[in-house]
Amino acid sequence: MDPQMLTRMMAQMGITPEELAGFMSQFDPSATAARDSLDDSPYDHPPQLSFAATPETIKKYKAWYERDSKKSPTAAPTVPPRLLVQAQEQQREEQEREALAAENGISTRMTVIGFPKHSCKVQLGALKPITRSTMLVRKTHTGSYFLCRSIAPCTKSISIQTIVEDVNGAAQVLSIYNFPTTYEASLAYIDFLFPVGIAMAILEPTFKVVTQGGNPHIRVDSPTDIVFLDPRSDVLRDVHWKTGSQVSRFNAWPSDSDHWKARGNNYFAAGHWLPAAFAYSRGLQCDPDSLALRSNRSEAYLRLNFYSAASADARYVRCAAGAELLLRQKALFREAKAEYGRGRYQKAKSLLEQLHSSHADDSDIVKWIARCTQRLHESLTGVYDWTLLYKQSQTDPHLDVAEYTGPIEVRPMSNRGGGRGIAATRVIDVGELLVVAKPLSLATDAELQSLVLQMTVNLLTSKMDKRSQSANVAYAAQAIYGNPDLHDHAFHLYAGPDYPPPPSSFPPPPVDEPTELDPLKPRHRIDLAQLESICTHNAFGVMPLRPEDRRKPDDLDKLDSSTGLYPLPSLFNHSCAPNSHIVFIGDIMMMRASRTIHRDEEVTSAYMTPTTSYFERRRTLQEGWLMSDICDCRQCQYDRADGEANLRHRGRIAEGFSVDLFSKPLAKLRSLQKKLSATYVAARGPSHPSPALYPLHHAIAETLRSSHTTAGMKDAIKEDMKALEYRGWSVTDDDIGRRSKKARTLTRRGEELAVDTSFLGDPAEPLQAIPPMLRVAQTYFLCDDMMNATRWIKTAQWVLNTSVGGGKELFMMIERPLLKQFDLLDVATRVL
Ligand SMILES: C[S@@+](CC[C@H](N)C(=O)[O-])C[C@H]1O[C@@H](n2cnc3c(N)ncnc32)[C@H](O)[C@@H]1O
Repeated sequence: MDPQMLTRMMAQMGITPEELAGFMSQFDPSATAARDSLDDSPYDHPPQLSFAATPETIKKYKAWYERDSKKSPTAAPTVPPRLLVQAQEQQREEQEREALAAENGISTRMTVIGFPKHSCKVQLGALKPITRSTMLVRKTHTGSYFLCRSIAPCTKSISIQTIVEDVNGAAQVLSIYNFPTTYEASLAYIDFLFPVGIAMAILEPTFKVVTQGGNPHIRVDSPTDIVFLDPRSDVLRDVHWKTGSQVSRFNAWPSDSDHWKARGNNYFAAGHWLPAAFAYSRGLQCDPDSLALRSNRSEAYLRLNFYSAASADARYVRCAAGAELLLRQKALFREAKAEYGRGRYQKAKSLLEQLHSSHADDSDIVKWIARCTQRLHESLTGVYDWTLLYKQSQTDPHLDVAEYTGPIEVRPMSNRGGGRGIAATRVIDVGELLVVAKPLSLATDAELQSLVLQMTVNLLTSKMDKRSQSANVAYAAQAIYGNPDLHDHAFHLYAGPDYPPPPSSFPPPPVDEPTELDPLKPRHRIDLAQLESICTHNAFGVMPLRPEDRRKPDDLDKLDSSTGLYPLPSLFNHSCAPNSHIVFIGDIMMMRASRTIHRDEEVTSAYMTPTTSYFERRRTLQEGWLMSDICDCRQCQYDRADGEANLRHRGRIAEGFSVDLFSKPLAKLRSLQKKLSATYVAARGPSHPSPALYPLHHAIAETLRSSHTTAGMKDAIKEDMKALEYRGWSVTDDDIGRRSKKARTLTRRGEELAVDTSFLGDPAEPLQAIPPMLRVAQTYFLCDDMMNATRWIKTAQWVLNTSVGGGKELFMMIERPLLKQFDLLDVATRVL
């Protein structure tokens, strides 16, 4: 641009000659070179959000990071503060307008995770101050903290963005990621936490080039890397801000605790729990002995599920000398609830009993005691009311249960990445409960904004993460932030090959004492890069039990799903022929044995649908989880024994028929079936299924059934049974003509069922067998064979009961739509 014109423009914008000189200095050749080196960008605008374009987009981002990592740190061009502030204010206004018109459109976001990022491991006191002029872009300034205060309102995309100035008045964009409670927060809410004028120390800041191009940012990934400074704090004592002691539009910080208490109470009343905790903490900076502030903060923490922090505050008040009786009792109740939230039901119960002794008529306390008793019973016995929990999960997925660990333990396993696995401590029966686990963090799609389309490039897996996967990292950071005693439950999980191996034992020793939290200066550290890697290697796609859903396992690959971190279940290693399976009810994960497991045998789980082809499984495992060459499970060994040529041929045939299988004539189906069978060379029994054959036999059965003749129906039944056998079930029914070879099996109640009940045929997804089993029942029913129809209904119910529990009631609830569709509702009600 013509410098004279620039001068005129700047004058119109009220930019001083000094600022202008600073700005113009960037146009000398060396500064231009620096800017050029910052302007490279892989970013498409609008962001490229189609899954089809994913590999291309990921390649671009990877290449950009690679290029950028080879460049040297460089000085950042200075930009006049007013320019940055104006641009920020403009963006803020735009975002406010967009928020008002949100219903008109879907907003898109793009972010990247899995690149190296730094989180500070020491406290503020161990660091030296640094200013912007001495910071370099592409550098993490270890040993230093950046003292700054915000001079503009925040904007929000995936991160919170604001403009800060340092003590010399140099302005800078600051991006804050993963700050608790802000993932989906409104701008007005974020203003409560980061008001204009707030002073902060950013610990060991990283000055980063941004993928979108433009001005570099100081990027904060870990919420524990921000210390919020009180104007009277020691750090600010000798600091003279060049632009004056106050930022304009900034209300002075009052120094009386009553003001902060009232402000905290206002936030609390509006449901803004973290701003309330911030306000109470500011009040505590004015009056560290205030029990009322601590008591209120404890309640705010309870609402945030910051149980450790809530318990520490409540206990402080309960034990404080001179605390009034009423306040002590309030604190006792809060401490009990917080201990309940921490899963320490015995401690919670004894605190509640203390309270009960002076409040015998308080029904609320009695209810809480009963809840503790129930949780203790669950954790000791593994007995749960699954039907009730299922019903509750239909309205609120967050279920109130205790965790349970069955006859298993974590043991060192040197042949597994991470060096550990799960082993049986005794013989375990099919269907026995192994684990009931609650999530440390869970991001459900239903709770995320529906009008945001977000894609996250995960450089660890070279895949796009779903929105719930990226939200789950932020939620895990939030859970650990508010519950420092959960830190090791997450950080002792396997973090991938770039991190030191985790400890050989799990879970970490329990932390009995709760940890106090000052949200203005948290003392514990959260390493965000490691947490991202931990979530990448351990988080589960969560698909709660629902009648429609469980028949669509592919839904997990779509955007609309949930992601959670479940610590103990993360210790199970993968097998494509696992001996356990997972079922989610609401946010609860249960794992049960899919067959008899011997003492000391490894207990495995399938990380993905094992019925997919060998190559598909191998690709998924290598990209996403195992990151090793091959899976050593039996299913893969059998597949490999068939030979590469057969596997490829099988894949081609299966690909060809996946689309319109049901419209093919019978002769074509039979010929396909012959060709496909020929690709299975290695001898396979029921425990080594040939899943590719399942859909073919199923299609043949449907075609035969459509003849509506008795002979056709009978043949259809045989094909259905073969289909089930190819999925891994051992059918003991007469009609498959093998009765003599197989012993009929009886349930514990002495009922004769149609499959071998010593194992679940689909070991990873046993419930997938229920629709074909009920289809067989329906066909028998249509042939007036009530005895066999009944046997197959009972078999389907046995599958659900063994895989999930809940008996007849849960079966009737879950299977009602299907039973109705097959006209079996009355029969099932009668015979079960
Ligand atoms: C969720 S963790 C499982 C627990 C892990 N072994 C540990 O010590 O914490 C997943 C990682 O375990 C390893 N793993 C899981 N199944 C495996 C298998 N079948 N063979 C080898 N490594 C496996 C892989 O390194 C994988 O990334």
